[in-house]
Amino acid sequence: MNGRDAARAIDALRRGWAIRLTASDGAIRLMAIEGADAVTLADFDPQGQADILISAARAETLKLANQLAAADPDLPVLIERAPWIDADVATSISDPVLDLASPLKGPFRARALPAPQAAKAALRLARLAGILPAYFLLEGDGAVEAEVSADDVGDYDDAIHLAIATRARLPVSASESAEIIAFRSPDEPREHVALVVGKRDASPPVIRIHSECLTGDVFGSLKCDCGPQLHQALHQIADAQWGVLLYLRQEGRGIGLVNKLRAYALQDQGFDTVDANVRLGFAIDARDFSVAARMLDLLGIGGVRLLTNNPQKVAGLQASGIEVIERLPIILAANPHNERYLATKRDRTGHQL
Ligand SMILES: Nc1nc2c(ncn2[C@@H]2O[C@H](COP(=O)(O)OP(=O)(O)OP(=O)(O)O)[C@@H](O)[C@H]2O)c(=O)[nH]1
Ligand SMILES: [Zn+2]
Repeated sequence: MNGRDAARAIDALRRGWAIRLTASDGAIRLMAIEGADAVTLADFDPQGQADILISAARAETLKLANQLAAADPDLPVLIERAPWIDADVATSISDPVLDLASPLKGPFRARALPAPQAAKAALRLARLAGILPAYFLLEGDGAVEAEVSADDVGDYDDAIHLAIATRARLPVSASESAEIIAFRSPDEPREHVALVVGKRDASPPVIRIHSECLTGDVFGSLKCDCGPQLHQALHQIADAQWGVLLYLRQEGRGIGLVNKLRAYALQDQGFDTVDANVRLGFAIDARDFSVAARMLDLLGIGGVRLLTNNPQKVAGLQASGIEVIERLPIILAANPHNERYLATKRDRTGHQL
């Protein structure tokens, strides 16, 4: 496994640079549509031949899916480049937030994917880079800034390289006796953190897995329940003998801050939290809880009492070898802004509220 190639490719995509993605079925050259302009596009694609790669969900919104009769609903869709599709049109093809402001022209024509496995990996790479899953795509040779294989993209956020970087005492308002432990992986710039609260003994600790939510954790957003859940969890852990809050840098259920805010813009247009993710071309929940299991492993914790309403967190931890001895609910009152969000979690993602 080579985390370096994936890290370089992610960095290149975020900067608007071209990459080559190779898979067993072929190689494609890609440039993110997000952030592309006439100049960068002409540089990547001087002949105006690059096609446009989008998610199946986006293709469906563009009424393209049935042109292909694809067997695999996760397979991206390739739009044939027409002369009138410039960088601006490509942006409106890829960003559903713009649909109301710039109704799409069309007609668009789908073409067969040159390297389906490489194209699939490209969508995963977009999520890891926190960009919209939409690319200009070229076949054949040409200059690129980074090269990565589909296998390396698949393995990228494996937690095996995660290690404890440092630890320090951190009294917090919920408990004066807390210790913060930072975790690092050589491939990933974001550091995960654990807050160990109380006095460790042989009893199974109360654990809360919290995914980063800048809007809720920092600004007190009323759209979700993250901020109050974070503080309540710390108090519930402090009331127990001991426990750990794992703070995972999985903003927006793993799609990144910018894409989460795009999902919020779609929610402003009436879509719920589930449909907004899907419309952007992402999974409903893109998180992988094996990183939490690895952190617990590094802390020498094998069995936990898990504070959550989300059955997927229980299943995710158990699948990664951590025993969930008990699930403890975390219950908070709704407010008028997050009522619908909480109802969607209950009705569409199986949260036990
Ligand atoms: N994509 C997206 N992410 C959101 C939205 N609202 C909140 N989030 C993210 O959802 C994550 C919060 O989920 P968690 O607090 O782990 O909660 P949960 O999966 O609902 O499960 P429990 O709270 O444990 O029951 C954070 O990463 C938030 O940034 C949204 O509308 N769209
Ligand atoms: Zn939140």
